[in-house]
Amino acid sequence: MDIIKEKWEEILYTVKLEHELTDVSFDTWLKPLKVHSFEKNGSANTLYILIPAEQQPAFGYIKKKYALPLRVAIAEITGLDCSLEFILPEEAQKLEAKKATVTSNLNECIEKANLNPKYTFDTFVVGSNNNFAHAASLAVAESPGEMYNPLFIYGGVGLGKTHLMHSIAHFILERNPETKVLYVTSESFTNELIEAIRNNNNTATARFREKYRNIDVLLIDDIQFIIGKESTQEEFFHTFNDLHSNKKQIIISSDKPPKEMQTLEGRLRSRFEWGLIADISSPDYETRMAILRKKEELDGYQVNDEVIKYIATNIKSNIRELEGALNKLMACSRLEKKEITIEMAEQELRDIISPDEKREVTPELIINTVAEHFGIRPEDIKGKKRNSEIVFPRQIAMYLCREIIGIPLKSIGTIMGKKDHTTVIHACNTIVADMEKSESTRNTVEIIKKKITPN
Ligand SMILES: Nc1ncnc2c1ncn2[C@@H]1O[C@H](COP(=O)(O)OP(=O)(O)OP(=O)(O)O)[C@@H](O)[C@H]1O
Repeated sequence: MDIIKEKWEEILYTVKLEHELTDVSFDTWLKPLKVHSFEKNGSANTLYILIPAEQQPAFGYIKKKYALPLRVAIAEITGLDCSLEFILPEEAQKLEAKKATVTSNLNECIEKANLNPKYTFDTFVVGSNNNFAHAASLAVAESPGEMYNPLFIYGGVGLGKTHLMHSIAHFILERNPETKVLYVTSESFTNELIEAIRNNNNTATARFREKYRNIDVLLIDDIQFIIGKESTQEEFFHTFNDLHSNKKQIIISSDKPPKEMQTLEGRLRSRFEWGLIADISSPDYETRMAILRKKEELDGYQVNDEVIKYIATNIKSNIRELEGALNKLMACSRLEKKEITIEMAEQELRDIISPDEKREVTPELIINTVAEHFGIRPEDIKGKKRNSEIVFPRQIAMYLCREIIGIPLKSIGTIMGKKDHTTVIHACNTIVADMEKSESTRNTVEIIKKKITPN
């Protein structure tokens, strides 16, 4: 729509030239026409063109004579093929009233579904770190319940999982506001369940089930938090089965892939692997720049290149922090009524960006981060248990101690609960070999590394 509006004069002049209209015909018939609105319905586009009231008697003539030339010129200039509808001011008013009702209904649905209005595909920047997850999300949005069910999106903190999930939901609701969509964090799901159980009556539990099993699209965020909560896992298992068997779409996000949710109930883990698993990793420099530029555009600001590059160079692993830095500068510039400069950026962002001051990475930090990632206890990593849920994280912790801090094998062995140095060599070799074969192991190690050394 914007491009047609922008190029409208050029479109009209093209028709004039191609059809050799005289100035008087052009001024009488074409020049008064205005772009009113644009409607997209699936792949069909309709452009509404407003004919002023004084042209009403010539309505039929204009439509017959200029509809096709205009359509051709629009396609030539903008590349958009759209059918044209000519309308008079009275119809325009009705159309606006109808659109206002549709928008207000849609806003109601967005609120009911618990969505952030800003998290749409339009505001999501696609880069090499998220293009697969983006494509998978779009495919699910276009055919919910058909292609990939569930869609499981995983990645580190603040990398856009929630934004993508909400984008799917917006897309579905815009196409069909009747769809029953619900976004919920696994924490709210758990709290609602606890509340229903606490009320200790069948009605509350039945209401809970009725709510969650009567949905067309369920989006559940940060599923890792249901690990270890038995009743929640049990309830979610039944909700999942119910929705899935009725071909309702389920979209799940997590900070790690199902395979690594070792302490999650096996039957749930295997269900999460039924559909499509897509990861989001940390954005590269170009994507970080594009995200900052997009944010600046959305907020109507113009920040100089030096400042944008400074932020993009120094904040690497978390998009929430990247945005937060820019927000801080914008707020500061508004309050102090000053332009954003590199000096202001260095001063205001000194708590977030401290290039010379790196967090000290210790074996304890590595052990704690690995344990937290796998939902196990740090003592397990240092302990003697030999089950795979513990051995794999332990091997990763040993590998990272070697890789990040480079401490001697013997010391790693001691820190990891008095293990022999050959055990450490074996662990490091196993992880290196595993990373070569398995993308999932590579991603896991990468995510944990990013948690340990965020910048
Ligand atoms: N590709 C992107 N384009 C534009 N904005 C993005 C992108 N990725 C993330 N963001 C923005 O970064 C912020 C954090 O994203 P989001 O909340 O979706 O992350 P998350 O992965 O769900 O984080 P968490 O693990 O904490 O739940 C949001 O404001 C979001 O709009």
